[in-house]
Amino acid sequence: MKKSPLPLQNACGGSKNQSLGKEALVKLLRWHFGHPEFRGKQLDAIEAVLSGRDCFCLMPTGGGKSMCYQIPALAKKTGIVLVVCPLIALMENQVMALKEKGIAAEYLSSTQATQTKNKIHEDLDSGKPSLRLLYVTPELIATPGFMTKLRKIHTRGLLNLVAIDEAHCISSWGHDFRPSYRKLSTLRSHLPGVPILALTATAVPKVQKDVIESLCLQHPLILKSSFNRPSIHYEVRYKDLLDDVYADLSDVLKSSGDVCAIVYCLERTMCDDLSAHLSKNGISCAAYHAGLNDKLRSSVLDNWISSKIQVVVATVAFGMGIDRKDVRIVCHFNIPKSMEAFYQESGRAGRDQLLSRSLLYYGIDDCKRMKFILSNADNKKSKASNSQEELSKKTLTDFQQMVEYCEGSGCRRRKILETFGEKVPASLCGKTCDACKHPNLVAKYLEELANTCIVRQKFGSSQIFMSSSSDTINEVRTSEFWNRDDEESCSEDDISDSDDGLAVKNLARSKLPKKLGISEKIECLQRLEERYYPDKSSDKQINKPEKNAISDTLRETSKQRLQNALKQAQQRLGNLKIEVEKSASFLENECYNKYGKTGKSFYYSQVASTVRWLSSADYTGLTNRLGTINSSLSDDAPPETEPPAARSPLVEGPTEITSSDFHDSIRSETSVAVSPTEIASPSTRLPPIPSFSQFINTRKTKDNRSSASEKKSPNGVQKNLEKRMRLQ
Ligand SMILES: Nc1ncnc2c1ncn2[C@@H]1O[C@H](COP(=O)(O)OP(=O)(O)OP(=O)(O)O)[C@@H](O)[C@H]1O
Ligand SMILES: [Mg+2]
Repeated sequence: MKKSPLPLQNACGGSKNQSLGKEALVKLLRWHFGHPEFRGKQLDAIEAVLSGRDCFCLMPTGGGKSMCYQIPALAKKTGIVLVVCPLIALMENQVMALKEKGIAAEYLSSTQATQTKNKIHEDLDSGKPSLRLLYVTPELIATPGFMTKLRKIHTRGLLNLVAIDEAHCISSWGHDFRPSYRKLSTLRSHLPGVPILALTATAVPKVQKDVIESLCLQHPLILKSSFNRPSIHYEVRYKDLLDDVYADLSDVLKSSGDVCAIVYCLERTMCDDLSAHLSKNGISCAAYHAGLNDKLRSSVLDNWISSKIQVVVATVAFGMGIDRKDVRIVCHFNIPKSMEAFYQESGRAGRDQLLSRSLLYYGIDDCKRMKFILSNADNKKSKASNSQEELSKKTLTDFQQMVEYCEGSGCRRRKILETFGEKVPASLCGKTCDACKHPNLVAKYLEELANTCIVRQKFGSSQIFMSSSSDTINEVRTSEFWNRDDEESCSEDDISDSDDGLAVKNLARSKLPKKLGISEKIECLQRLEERYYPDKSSDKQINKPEKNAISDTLRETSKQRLQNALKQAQQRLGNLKIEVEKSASFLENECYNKYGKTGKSFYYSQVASTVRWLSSADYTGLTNRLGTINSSLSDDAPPETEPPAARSPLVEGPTEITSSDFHDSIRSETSVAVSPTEIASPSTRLPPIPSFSQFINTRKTKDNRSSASEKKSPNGVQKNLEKRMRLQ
């Protein structure tokens, strides 16, 4: 261990129980960690536990909670601090960082070599351990063998403190509930007199109460820092009012300079799709999600941490333990499941306390989808003491708060803080959220959004969440997107794998869990859909087409959009000779024939991707696609030098639907100028919208057909089709 600046024995006054004074503690902080002063409530927490008092410490993400147990470990002359941590990778990271500073720290987990573990145990059994901090999983604590060892250490007076990091995991009301944390409730009775420090960034009052009660904290000092993150500016943009959300995000990232950013998406396919789009726009980025292999994930993470890439487009797999301080933008491309999740994720911005930005893209369809997912999320939480019904209600109430954050016109910062029970004056924000900075504009957007919703409700394609709160909650809840493995099936000193842990697992190069294959996921979704519409009858299905009619007017509007995009493409490519009207009709017809039959959402999506494709397609791409209907075009040779914009073509034309098209079905196109009356009088008879199962089965058939024809196709076009059709 690095030699302490303090003659510890003297500083402690030779007595084990006497605590260091403030000055001595600051010295330790400066010497070991190089920080000039304690932050916020750190010193209070440290002093409390050093005096033997229990402490509940609530500090925001990046607030510096670790210091609250690391300094006490250094302040005592002998003995250890036991730190309970939910993820092996988190322990590995902290231990690595402490060792680099010359501090004697170790962790015990199933991933370590037996030799290493034996050495640690020998040290613990020695009666005078050299270790200062020992990190363990909650599962290990629960094993009788390890508890016996802890009791022995305690009897010898060598257990100075038990710190429970991420203590909210103990509560089934928290967003990261882990059944194994419940087992920590025995600590108090097994280790009487040892102070317990519970640390969390989750400020929900119910969680606080649960943590304090479950850990049997006795008259704990409760320290709560404000959850306000003044350096983060908050903003919501409305997908349904934007022409092209991808382009909008591209612009945001480009105009911010080469800054470090995280873009959160709900699904893996969306990450891939968006990342590819941003890359094509010259943004240094990569996708990160549990569907990628270990090696790829590790390299994405390494590249991002070392600033080789600036933007990570990720699912929530990119979470707990990510400690890059200079993240300037955290964007939620889809609405998160709760304010808690939003706060944690957006809180990854500005850990260096410098100005940063939280941008959320809110879309009505995203909202519907999330609600569906949450209503069907898994029922593991029912294993806890709270009833399933109560939890289900809570899940939807939590989501409702998130919707209100987006759909409300009041100060966003205030809304976040109020969610966590903080009452703050209106002036606190100081125009650091869009609602305070541009109240009229936000009000206008919300009005437009409401109008769009009315139109779409008439359409039958959408429904704003707030107006549909009476929906029933299904009995079985399963989520595809942040499923957690059953911890109770874990080996005793192992931890469960979770998406949240993936990123840090990669940091530490740990083994990753095996996730469900796509086919299992599809089956699962199909089953869920059946549960979601338990009373669906064929009659109901027959009624659907009317609602989803694609009128001539709508088709005309789409043609117009395509014409405009074609004209722009023409200009971009140096007056390319195409018959704009004819080409637009051709493209629109393609969209209609392929997807019109499956409903408006797919049709919208298809038109949208065609417009996107046109905005970056190159000469060859356009020729291939439109050559047959533009004889002048196919006869022409491509211009000798293409303008720069055409040099990075989209490889694939929007010939087939991708899963992201399916999921993110209505992007910018929902705001097309179609009046409700026009929509209500469809002139085209349409077949029913397929259920998810039908859609998947259709896709499977198409997939088969496509791969069969690919074998015959020498030009590779089918390969692209197949690629775009993949669901994962
Ligand atoms: N007193 C301090 N002065 C300056 N920097 C500090 C201080 N205390 C901690 N830090 C730094 O703040 C960063 C965040 O600390 P830490 O990881 O402990 O936060 P946390 O509250 O545990 O966050 P999370 O909720 O994400 O786990 C670290 O880089 C740490 O070095
Ligand atoms: Mg922490």
